[in-house]
Amino acid sequence: MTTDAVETLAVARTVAALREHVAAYRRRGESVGLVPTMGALHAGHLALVEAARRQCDRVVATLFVNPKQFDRPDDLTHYPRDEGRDARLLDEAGADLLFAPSGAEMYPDGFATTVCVGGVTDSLEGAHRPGHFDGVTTVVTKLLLQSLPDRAFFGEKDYQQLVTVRRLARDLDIPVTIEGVPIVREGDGLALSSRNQRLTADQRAVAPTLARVLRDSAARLADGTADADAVLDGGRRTLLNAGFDAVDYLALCDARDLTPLARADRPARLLAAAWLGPVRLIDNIAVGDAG
Ligand SMILES: Nc1ncnc2c1ncn2[C@@H]1O[C@H](COP(=O)(O)OP(=O)(O)OP(=O)(O)O)[C@@H](O)[C@H]1O
Ligand SMILES: CC(C)(CO)[C@@H](O)C(=O)[O-]
Ligand code: BAL
Repeated sequence: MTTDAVETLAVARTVAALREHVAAYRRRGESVGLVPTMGALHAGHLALVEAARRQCDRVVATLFVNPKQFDRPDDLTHYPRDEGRDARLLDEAGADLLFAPSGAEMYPDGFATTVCVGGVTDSLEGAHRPGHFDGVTTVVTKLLLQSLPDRAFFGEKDYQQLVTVRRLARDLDIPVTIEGVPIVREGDGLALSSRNQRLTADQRAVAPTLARVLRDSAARLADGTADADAVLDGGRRTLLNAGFDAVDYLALCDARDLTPLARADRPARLLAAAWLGPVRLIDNIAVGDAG
Protein backbone atom coordinates (compact mmCIF):
# COMPACT_ATOMS: atom_id res chain seq x y z
CA MET A 1 0.00 0.00 0.00
CA THR A 2 1.25 3.52 -0.75
CA THR A 3 1.60 5.29 2.57
CA ASP A 4 4.45 7.78 2.03
CA ALA A 5 4.50 11.08 0.16
CA VAL A 6 5.74 9.53 -3.12
CA GLU A 7 2.57 8.90 -5.09
CA THR A 8 2.76 5.98 -7.49
CA LEU A 9 0.04 3.68 -8.67
CA ALA A 10 -0.74 0.93 -6.18
CA VAL A 11 -2.37 -2.28 -7.40
CA ALA A 12 -5.03 -4.27 -5.55
CA ARG A 13 -6.03 -7.74 -6.74
CA THR A 14 -8.54 -8.59 -4.04
CA VAL A 15 -11.58 -6.89 -2.60
CA ALA A 16 -9.90 -7.00 0.82
CA ALA A 17 -6.83 -5.13 -0.49
CA LEU A 18 -9.04 -2.58 -2.30
CA ARG A 19 -10.92 -1.95 0.95
CA GLU A 20 -7.69 -1.51 2.91
CA HIS A 21 -6.52 1.20 0.51
CA VAL A 22 -9.88 2.97 0.56
CA ALA A 23 -10.00 2.75 4.37
CA ALA A 24 -6.56 4.39 4.54
CA TYR A 25 -7.80 7.25 2.31
CA ARG A 26 -10.87 7.64 4.49
CA ARG A 27 -8.79 7.76 7.70
CA ARG A 28 -7.01 10.76 6.17
CA GLY A 29 -10.35 12.38 5.37
CA GLU A 30 -9.82 12.04 1.61
CA SER A 31 -12.65 11.74 -0.93
CA VAL A 32 -12.60 8.88 -3.44
CA GLY A 33 -13.48 8.82 -7.16
CA LEU A 34 -14.03 5.51 -8.95
CA VAL A 35 -13.28 5.02 -12.67
CA PRO A 36 -14.50 1.60 -13.87
CA THR A 37 -12.92 0.33 -17.10
CA MET A 38 -12.29 -2.82 -19.07
CA GLY A 39 -8.75 -1.72 -19.90
CA ALA A 40 -7.11 -1.10 -23.32
CA LEU A 41 -7.03 2.48 -22.14
CA HIS A 42 -7.17 5.51 -24.44
CA ALA A 43 -7.71 9.25 -24.06
CA GLY A 44 -11.43 8.65 -23.39
CA HIS A 45 -10.63 6.70 -20.25
CA LEU A 46 -7.98 9.21 -19.23
CA ALA A 47 -10.59 11.98 -19.46
CA LEU A 48 -12.54 10.06 -16.80
CA VAL A 49 -9.41 9.90 -14.62
CA GLU A 50 -8.82 13.64 -15.11
CA ALA A 51 -12.43 14.43 -14.18
CA ALA A 52 -12.06 12.24 -11.07
CA ARG A 53 -8.81 13.96 -10.12
CA ARG A 54 -10.48 17.36 -10.42
CA GLN A 55 -13.35 16.35 -8.13
CA CYS A 56 -11.83 13.86 -5.69
CA ASP A 57 -8.70 13.53 -3.55
CA ARG A 58 -8.05 9.93 -4.59
CA VAL A 59 -8.72 8.14 -7.85
CA VAL A 60 -9.36 4.41 -7.94
CA ALA A 61 -9.45 2.93 -11.46
CA THR A 62 -10.73 -0.59 -12.03
CA LEU A 63 -9.70 -2.98 -14.79
CA PHE A 64 -11.89 -6.01 -15.25
CA VAL A 65 -12.96 -7.47 -18.59
CA ASN A 66 -16.34 -8.55 -17.32
CA PRO A 67 -17.34 -11.78 -19.09
CA LYS A 68 -20.98 -11.43 -17.95
CA GLN A 69 -21.59 -8.39 -20.16
CA PHE A 70 -20.34 -9.88 -23.45
CA ASP A 71 -23.22 -11.18 -25.53
CA ARG A 72 -20.89 -12.59 -28.24
CA PRO A 73 -18.07 -15.01 -27.37
CA ASP A 74 -15.86 -13.69 -30.23
CA ASP A 75 -16.14 -10.13 -28.86
CA LEU A 76 -14.83 -11.34 -25.49
CA THR A 77 -12.03 -13.37 -27.12
CA HIS A 78 -10.87 -10.41 -29.23
CA TYR A 79 -11.20 -7.79 -26.49
CA PRO A 80 -7.77 -6.07 -26.32
CA ARG A 81 -5.81 -6.63 -23.08
CA ASP A 82 -2.52 -5.04 -21.95
CA GLU A 83 -2.49 -4.48 -18.21
CA GLY A 84 1.15 -3.27 -18.12
CA ARG A 85 0.41 -0.46 -20.58
CA ASP A 86 -2.86 0.39 -18.79
CA ALA A 87 -1.07 0.63 -15.43
CA ARG A 88 1.58 2.96 -16.91
CA LEU A 89 -1.08 5.23 -18.43
CA LEU A 90 -3.05 5.35 -15.18
CA ASP A 91 0.10 6.15 -13.23
CA GLU A 92 0.96 9.01 -15.62
CA ALA A 93 -2.62 10.28 -15.45
CA GLY A 94 -2.35 10.47 -11.66
CA ALA A 95 -4.59 7.61 -10.56
CA ASP A 96 -3.75 6.36 -7.06
CA LEU A 97 -4.95 2.78 -7.16
CA LEU A 98 -5.67 0.17 -9.80
CA PHE A 99 -8.12 -2.53 -8.77
CA ALA A 100 -7.54 -5.43 -11.19
CA PRO A 101 -9.27 -8.51 -9.77
CA SER A 102 -9.30 -11.99 -11.28
CA GLY A 103 -12.49 -13.57 -12.58
CA ALA A 104 -12.58 -15.83 -9.51
CA GLU A 105 -12.27 -12.84 -7.17
CA MET A 106 -15.29 -11.16 -8.78
CA TYR A 107 -17.34 -14.28 -9.42
CA PRO A 108 -16.28 -17.01 -7.00
CA ASP A 109 -17.75 -20.50 -7.26
CA GLY A 110 -21.42 -20.42 -6.38
CA PHE A 111 -21.92 -16.78 -7.45
CA ALA A 112 -25.66 -16.60 -8.16
CA THR A 113 -26.82 -12.98 -8.10
CA THR A 114 -27.86 -10.79 -11.02
CA VAL A 115 -28.70 -7.10 -10.72
CA CYS A 116 -31.28 -6.24 -13.37
CA VAL A 117 -32.41 -2.68 -14.11
CA GLY A 118 -35.72 -2.48 -16.00
CA GLY A 119 -37.07 0.18 -18.36
CA VAL A 120 -34.02 2.12 -19.51
CA THR A 121 -32.24 -1.10 -20.54
CA ASP A 122 -35.10 -2.46 -22.69
CA SER A 123 -34.24 -0.65 -25.94
CA LEU A 124 -31.13 0.25 -28.00
CA GLU A 125 -28.09 -1.69 -26.65
CA GLY A 126 -30.36 -3.75 -24.41
CA ALA A 127 -32.48 -4.88 -27.38
CA HIS A 128 -29.43 -5.79 -29.50
CA ARG A 129 -27.13 -7.28 -26.86
CA PRO A 130 -29.17 -9.77 -24.81
CA GLY A 131 -27.93 -10.01 -21.24
CA HIS A 132 -25.42 -7.18 -21.70
CA PHE A 133 -26.91 -4.76 -19.21
CA ASP A 134 -27.51 -7.43 -16.57
CA GLY A 135 -23.77 -8.09 -16.78
CA VAL A 136 -22.94 -4.38 -16.58
CA THR A 137 -25.30 -3.62 -13.70
CA THR A 138 -24.18 -6.69 -11.73
CA VAL A 139 -20.49 -5.80 -12.00
CA VAL A 140 -21.01 -2.06 -11.47
CA THR A 141 -23.06 -2.75 -8.32
CA LYS A 142 -20.23 -4.94 -7.05
CA LEU A 143 -17.56 -2.33 -7.88
CA LEU A 144 -19.56 0.43 -6.16
CA LEU A 145 -20.16 -1.66 -3.03
CA GLN A 146 -16.59 -2.94 -2.95
CA SER A 147 -15.09 0.57 -3.03
CA LEU A 148 -17.93 2.81 -1.74
CA PRO A 149 -16.62 5.89 -3.59
CA ASP A 150 -18.01 9.42 -3.25
CA ARG A 151 -18.28 9.72 -7.03
CA ALA A 152 -18.08 7.29 -9.93
CA PHE A 153 -17.23 8.41 -13.46
CA PHE A 154 -18.74 7.03 -16.66
CA GLY A 155 -18.31 8.17 -20.26
CA GLU A 156 -21.19 9.61 -22.27
CA LYS A 157 -19.96 7.40 -25.13
CA ASP A 158 -21.88 4.58 -23.44
CA TYR A 159 -24.84 6.89 -22.86
CA GLN A 160 -27.41 4.19 -22.11
CA GLN A 161 -24.97 2.65 -19.62
CA LEU A 162 -24.63 6.04 -17.90
CA VAL A 163 -28.43 6.47 -17.66
CA THR A 164 -28.74 2.88 -16.40
CA VAL A 165 -26.06 3.28 -13.72
CA ARG A 166 -27.75 6.49 -12.50
CA ARG A 167 -31.04 4.57 -12.19
CA LEU A 168 -29.29 1.69 -10.41
CA ALA A 169 -27.57 3.91 -7.84
CA ARG A 170 -30.83 5.77 -7.16
CA ASP A 171 -32.99 2.63 -6.95
CA LEU A 172 -30.60 0.75 -4.66
CA ASP A 173 -29.80 3.80 -2.48
CA ILE A 174 -26.09 3.40 -3.15
CA PRO A 175 -24.55 6.55 -1.64
CA VAL A 176 -22.55 7.67 -4.68
CA THR A 177 -22.82 10.51 -7.20
CA ILE A 178 -22.68 9.25 -10.78
CA GLU A 179 -20.78 11.66 -13.02
CA GLY A 180 -21.04 11.66 -16.83
CA VAL A 181 -17.97 12.71 -18.85
CA PRO A 182 -18.26 14.06 -22.45
CA ILE A 183 -17.17 11.87 -25.37
CA VAL A 184 -13.53 12.18 -26.45
CA ARG A 185 -13.19 12.01 -30.25
CA GLU A 186 -10.46 11.64 -32.86
CA GLY A 187 -9.79 14.70 -35.05
CA ASP A 188 -12.16 13.30 -37.70
CA GLY A 189 -14.98 12.87 -35.16
CA LEU A 190 -14.74 9.12 -34.49
CA ALA A 191 -15.48 8.45 -30.80
CA LEU A 192 -12.47 6.78 -29.16
CA SER A 193 -13.17 3.14 -28.33
CA SER A 194 -11.00 0.15 -27.55
CA ARG A 195 -12.81 -1.67 -30.35
CA ASN A 196 -11.51 0.84 -32.95
CA GLN A 197 -8.21 -1.09 -32.84
CA ARG A 198 -9.94 -3.90 -34.72
CA LEU A 199 -10.90 -1.76 -37.75
CA THR A 200 -9.04 -2.32 -41.03
CA ALA A 201 -7.68 0.79 -42.79
CA ASP A 202 -10.69 0.81 -45.14
CA GLN A 203 -13.15 0.44 -42.26
CA ARG A 204 -11.33 3.14 -40.29
CA ALA A 205 -11.84 5.52 -43.24
CA VAL A 206 -15.60 4.86 -43.20
CA ALA A 207 -16.01 4.93 -39.40
CA PRO A 208 -16.22 8.76 -38.89
CA THR A 209 -19.41 8.79 -41.01
CA LEU A 210 -21.22 7.59 -37.88
CA ALA A 211 -20.35 10.77 -35.97
CA ARG A 212 -21.06 12.90 -39.05
CA VAL A 213 -24.54 11.41 -39.52
CA LEU A 214 -25.31 11.98 -35.83
CA ARG A 215 -24.13 15.58 -36.04
CA ASP A 216 -26.04 16.34 -39.25
CA SER A 217 -29.22 14.61 -38.04
CA ALA A 218 -29.02 16.40 -34.67
CA ALA A 219 -28.71 19.75 -36.46
CA ARG A 220 -31.85 19.00 -38.53
CA LEU A 221 -33.80 17.91 -35.42
CA ALA A 222 -32.55 20.64 -33.09
CA ASP A 223 -35.43 23.11 -33.31
CA GLY A 224 -37.95 20.42 -32.35
CA THR A 225 -40.11 20.69 -35.51
CA ALA A 226 -38.56 18.11 -37.87
CA ASP A 227 -40.10 14.63 -38.06
CA ALA A 228 -37.55 12.20 -36.59
CA ASP A 229 -38.59 9.22 -38.76
CA ALA A 230 -37.74 11.03 -42.00
CA VAL A 231 -34.43 12.39 -40.71
CA LEU A 232 -33.36 9.04 -39.24
CA ASP A 233 -34.30 7.07 -42.38
CA GLY A 234 -32.01 9.38 -44.34
CA GLY A 235 -29.25 8.92 -41.77
CA ARG A 236 -29.48 5.10 -41.95
CA ARG A 237 -29.26 5.24 -45.77
CA THR A 238 -26.19 7.49 -45.57
CA LEU A 239 -24.45 5.03 -43.23
CA LEU A 240 -25.16 2.04 -45.49
CA ASN A 241 -24.13 3.97 -48.63
CA ALA A 242 -20.87 5.00 -46.93
CA GLY A 243 -19.95 1.34 -46.33
CA PHE A 244 -21.42 0.34 -42.96
CA ASP A 245 -22.58 -3.26 -43.19
CA ALA A 246 -25.61 -2.88 -40.93
CA VAL A 247 -27.25 -0.33 -38.68
CA ASP A 248 -28.63 -1.75 -35.42
CA TYR A 249 -30.33 1.53 -34.55
CA LEU A 250 -30.29 5.26 -35.14
CA ALA A 251 -32.82 6.60 -32.67
CA LEU A 252 -34.05 9.83 -31.10
CA CYS A 253 -34.73 9.43 -27.38
CA ASP A 254 -35.57 11.40 -24.27
CA ALA A 255 -32.18 12.29 -22.80
CA ARG A 256 -33.15 11.27 -19.25
CA ASP A 257 -35.03 7.99 -19.60
CA LEU A 258 -34.36 7.03 -23.25
CA THR A 259 -38.01 6.69 -24.25
CA PRO A 260 -38.37 7.11 -28.05
CA LEU A 261 -39.31 10.57 -29.36
CA ALA A 262 -41.07 11.53 -32.60
CA ARG A 263 -39.49 14.98 -32.46
CA ALA A 264 -36.90 16.68 -30.29
CA ASP A 265 -39.39 18.77 -28.34
CA ARG A 266 -37.65 18.17 -24.96
CA PRO A 267 -34.04 17.39 -23.91
CA ALA A 268 -33.15 14.68 -26.41
CA ARG A 269 -30.29 12.41 -27.42
CA LEU A 270 -29.61 10.80 -30.76
CA LEU A 271 -28.01 7.37 -30.40
CA ALA A 272 -26.60 4.94 -32.96
CA ALA A 273 -24.96 1.54 -33.29
CA ALA A 274 -23.64 0.21 -36.60
CA TRP A 275 -21.39 -2.54 -37.89
CA LEU A 276 -18.20 -2.38 -39.93
CA GLY A 277 -17.42 -6.02 -40.64
CA PRO A 278 -17.21 -7.76 -37.24
CA VAL A 279 -16.76 -4.48 -35.33
CA ARG A 280 -19.77 -2.81 -33.78
CA LEU A 281 -19.45 0.93 -33.17
CA ILE A 282 -21.70 3.04 -30.95
CA ASP A 283 -21.98 6.80 -30.65
CA ASN A 284 -24.47 9.47 -29.57
CA ILE A 285 -24.98 13.21 -29.46
CA ALA A 286 -27.11 15.73 -27.62
CA VAL A 287 -29.88 17.29 -29.71
CA GLY A 288 -30.27 21.02 -29.08
CA ASP A 289 -28.62 22.63 -26.07
CA ALA A 290 -30.21 20.66 -23.28
CA GLY A 291 -29.88 17.06 -24.57
N1 LIG B 1 -14.35 8.13 -26.26
C1 LIG B 1 -14.73 8.11 -24.98
N2 LIG B 1 -15.03 9.28 -24.37
C2 LIG B 1 -15.45 9.29 -23.08
N3 LIG B 1 -15.57 8.18 -22.32
C3 LIG B 1 -15.27 7.00 -22.88
C4 LIG B 1 -14.83 6.90 -24.24
N4 LIG B 1 -14.61 5.61 -24.52
C5 LIG B 1 -14.90 4.92 -23.40
N5 LIG B 1 -15.29 5.75 -22.42
C6 LIG B 1 -15.74 5.38 -21.09
O1 LIG B 1 -14.75 4.64 -20.42
C7 LIG B 1 -15.37 3.72 -19.53
C8 LIG B 1 -14.80 2.37 -19.76
O2 LIG B 1 -15.17 1.96 -21.07
P1 LIG B 1 -14.54 0.70 -21.78
O3 LIG B 1 -13.42 0.17 -20.97
O4 LIG B 1 -15.63 -0.21 -22.21
O5 LIG B 1 -13.86 1.37 -23.04
P2 LIG B 1 -14.34 1.49 -24.50
O6 LIG B 1 -13.29 2.15 -25.29
O7 LIG B 1 -15.73 2.04 -24.46
O8 LIG B 1 -14.36 0.04 -24.96
P3 LIG B 1 -15.38 -0.60 -25.89
O9 LIG B 1 -16.37 0.40 -26.35
O10 LIG B 1 -14.58 -1.12 -26.98
O11 LIG B 1 -15.94 -1.61 -24.92
C9 LIG B 1 -16.87 3.79 -19.80
O12 LIG B 1 -17.47 4.64 -18.83
C10 LIG B 1 -16.91 4.43 -21.16
O13 LIG B 1 -18.11 5.13 -21.42
C1 LIG C 1 -18.64 0.07 -16.72
C2 LIG C 1 -17.83 -1.15 -17.17
C3 LIG C 1 -16.39 -1.02 -16.77
C4 LIG C 1 -18.42 -2.37 -16.46
O1 LIG C 1 -17.73 -3.52 -16.83
C5 LIG C 1 -17.97 -1.35 -18.69
O2 LIG C 1 -19.28 -1.57 -19.07
C6 LIG C 1 -17.33 -0.26 -19.49
O3 LIG C 1 -16.14 -0.36 -19.69
O4 LIG C 1 -18.02 0.68 -19.92
N1 BAL D 1 -18.03 0.13 -23.31
C1 BAL D 1 -19.14 -0.60 -22.77
C2 BAL D 1 -18.82 -1.98 -22.49
C3 BAL D 1 -19.15 -2.93 -23.56
O1 BAL D 1 -19.35 -2.55 -24.72
O2 BAL D 1 -19.23 -4.11 -23.26
